[in-house]
Amino acid sequence: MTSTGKPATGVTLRLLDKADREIVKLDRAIVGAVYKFQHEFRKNPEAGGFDLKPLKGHERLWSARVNREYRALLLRLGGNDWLLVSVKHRGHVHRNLDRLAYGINQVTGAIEYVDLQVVEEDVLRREAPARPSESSSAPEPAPRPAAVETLFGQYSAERLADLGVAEPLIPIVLKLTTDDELLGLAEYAPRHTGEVLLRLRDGVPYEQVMEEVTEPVAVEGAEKADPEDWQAAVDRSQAVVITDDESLQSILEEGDFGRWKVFLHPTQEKLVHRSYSGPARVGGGPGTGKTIVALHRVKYLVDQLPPGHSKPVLLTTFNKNLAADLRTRLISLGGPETLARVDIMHVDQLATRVVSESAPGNNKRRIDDTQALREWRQLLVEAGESRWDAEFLSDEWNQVILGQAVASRADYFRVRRAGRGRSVSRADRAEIWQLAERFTQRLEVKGLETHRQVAERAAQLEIARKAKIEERRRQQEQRGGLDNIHVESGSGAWLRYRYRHIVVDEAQDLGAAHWKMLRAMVPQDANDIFLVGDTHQRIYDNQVTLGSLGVNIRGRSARLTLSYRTTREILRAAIGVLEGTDYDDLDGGTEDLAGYRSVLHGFRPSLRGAESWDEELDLVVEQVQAWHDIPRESVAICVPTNEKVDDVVSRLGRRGIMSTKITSEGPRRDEGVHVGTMYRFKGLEYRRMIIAGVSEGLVPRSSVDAWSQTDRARYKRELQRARSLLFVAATRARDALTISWNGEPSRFLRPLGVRSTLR
Ligand SMILES: Nc1ncnc2c1ncn2[C@@H]1O[C@H](COP(=O)(O)OP(=O)(O)OP(=O)(O)O)[C@@H](O)[C@H]1O
Repeated sequence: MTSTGKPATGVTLRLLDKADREIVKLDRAIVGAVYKFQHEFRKNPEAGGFDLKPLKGHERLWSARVNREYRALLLRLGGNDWLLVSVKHRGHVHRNLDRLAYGINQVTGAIEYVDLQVVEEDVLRREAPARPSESSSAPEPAPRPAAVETLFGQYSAERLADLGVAEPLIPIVLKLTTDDELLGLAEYAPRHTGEVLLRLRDGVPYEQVMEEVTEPVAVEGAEKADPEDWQAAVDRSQAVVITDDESLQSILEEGDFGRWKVFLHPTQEKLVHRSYSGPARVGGGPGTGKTIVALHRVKYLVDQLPPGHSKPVLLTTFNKNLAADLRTRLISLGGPETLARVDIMHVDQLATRVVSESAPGNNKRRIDDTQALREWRQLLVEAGESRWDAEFLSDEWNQVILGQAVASRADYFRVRRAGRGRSVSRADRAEIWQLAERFTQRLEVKGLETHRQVAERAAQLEIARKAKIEERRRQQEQRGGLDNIHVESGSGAWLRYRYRHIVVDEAQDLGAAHWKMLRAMVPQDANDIFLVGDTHQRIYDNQVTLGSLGVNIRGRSARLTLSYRTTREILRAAIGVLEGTDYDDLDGGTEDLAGYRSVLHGFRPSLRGAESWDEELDLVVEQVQAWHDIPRESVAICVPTNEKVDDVVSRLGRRGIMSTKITSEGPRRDEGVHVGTMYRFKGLEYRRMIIAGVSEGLVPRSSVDAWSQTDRARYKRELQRARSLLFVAATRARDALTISWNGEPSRFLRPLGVRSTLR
């Protein structure tokens, strides 16, 4: 991420991606000296103490004194614009000057720096690993070529360079023979080189790597990057301007956890800073940084605003928990100045606010879909009604009656029920409508209201408000334009759009009413709505076609494909869970996870079956105990039901392991292993995860199969939702994943090689 803003001294000091990783490995005292160095250097690089001079044979690479022993290596981009690429012991700086390579990558146009000596010494001398054991938790054994065969021997240097592999590294790349060497190289190599090589090594064809990895970050147009234009190149590089004493410190001290704030991937960067002529959507698999992009987008939009005290930007998401997390991360990214211009609220909270504004004093209790279903069941029992089942009616009420704002019996006779699976006759409609009326009366009498009802009412209120604003605007235009100020007739209250920009996270789970409400809250204009989400992670029954709701994303849709969270091994298992199902793109089309990948490497997920739940609980405890090397809070256990959450908590307690339940408000306490049902894991991440209870009957729930007889469309949707739940859970893990079951394993585990216990 770059900025061209120059400080008062006219000196710009930037830090190149990966230099930070090298610096943090140094002794604490030296890191302290680097902090002092950057402070003084930004004031005056010419100060005598730095002994600033170009290195012999390099006109652009300079060395400056950090302390008696250490030297900073800096690329001079032009004038007083400096890029810190390395900090080295003085004894090593001059030893292999010809092995310090830097330049502008001809394909990506980004600045790259590599110390070939270090790479060669560290990478090519790595011992080949011992043959991995057969245990299921051993590192993934990649199919290995015969000992003397090189990994990339089939590609010419030129073909590798065309993919954007750093040219000075190509001779080393061509010598690699083991995966261990490759992983070592990826650690030192410029980011893009690592991505390309790992993808090729995955067996992905050359042309596909070109299309999925290189083309999205290649310099635009047919032109190659100008090898002498370093100022243009730094804007395409992963480099950050060190603005004050704290900025470098926070990058170094937060380590990997803070990198998202400073080093965006070029594909992420483009999406953040683009101007869109209307609503835009960013998709992509779990962990590809969609939330990160949404947060940077919010900051970018705020930075473009004229000064003021209002909050013209709305950042919204699906639930309270996630909204709280977005708030914390936005403060961390943009500080209080950014936060001051942004409303952060989850969609139901927003809807509630709209409805309460119009009817203050409404103190009905809000219930969710599960509680509403319970009310339906009771209604049917009390009415002695057996022709219709509660699930069907609840669905019909949510998706058709509320979803399409059907206001009268006559409307219900006319409404289209496309995609609803089971067809209903005119006589059926009459019966359903009558039951729906009884249901709404029941809620009314009990002082209850579903979130969906509130959302629908909020949508109608906002649509009416928008109509008024537009009407007023038309009147003013006819009168010759009155400064674009809108005054509500008679009241004197300002009437204007609530927001200028809306950014939505977890977009796949918002319902039609939410979208209608949001659409009416911003004027139709450039950069009005920016939404991020992944339909593979949809866990609520809210499939929408955005275009039909006035949110037209056609031509403004992009996808991220590189996972920053999960290892390649976990990712492969998680994708297996989704095998054979189709997913939509939120707009009536389809979407897949093509190109979804990771450069992180770790253990293969462990898959373990038990005879009984009791025995499985012992496996869970055993696994948690084995993970004693990391804080308990970095471990989470996910199970299919609330009863199982209680079982796990109590078993862990009996074995002296502290745990905490994840509620709808987030984890109850700070300490202990986090335990929750699958729904609670949306948007979260942990270093290690256990998913337990992945048995037939629970994943998917046995009730899902009942739909296969009565409503095929619903059956398909429910099955997909259950798969997505498991997919979401599996992709929360950063470096280790254990999946267990008892009795018959879930059918979703079959693509992972888990066999049925039934004959
Ligand atoms: N450019 C980046 N540099 C470093 N880390 C990153 C970057 N982008 C994302 N990450 C990290 O990757 C992880 C996943 O990011 P994020 O939560 O934004 O992904 P997501 O696509 O929203 O995931 P999900 O769909 O699973 O909710 C986070 O830990 C985040 O900090």
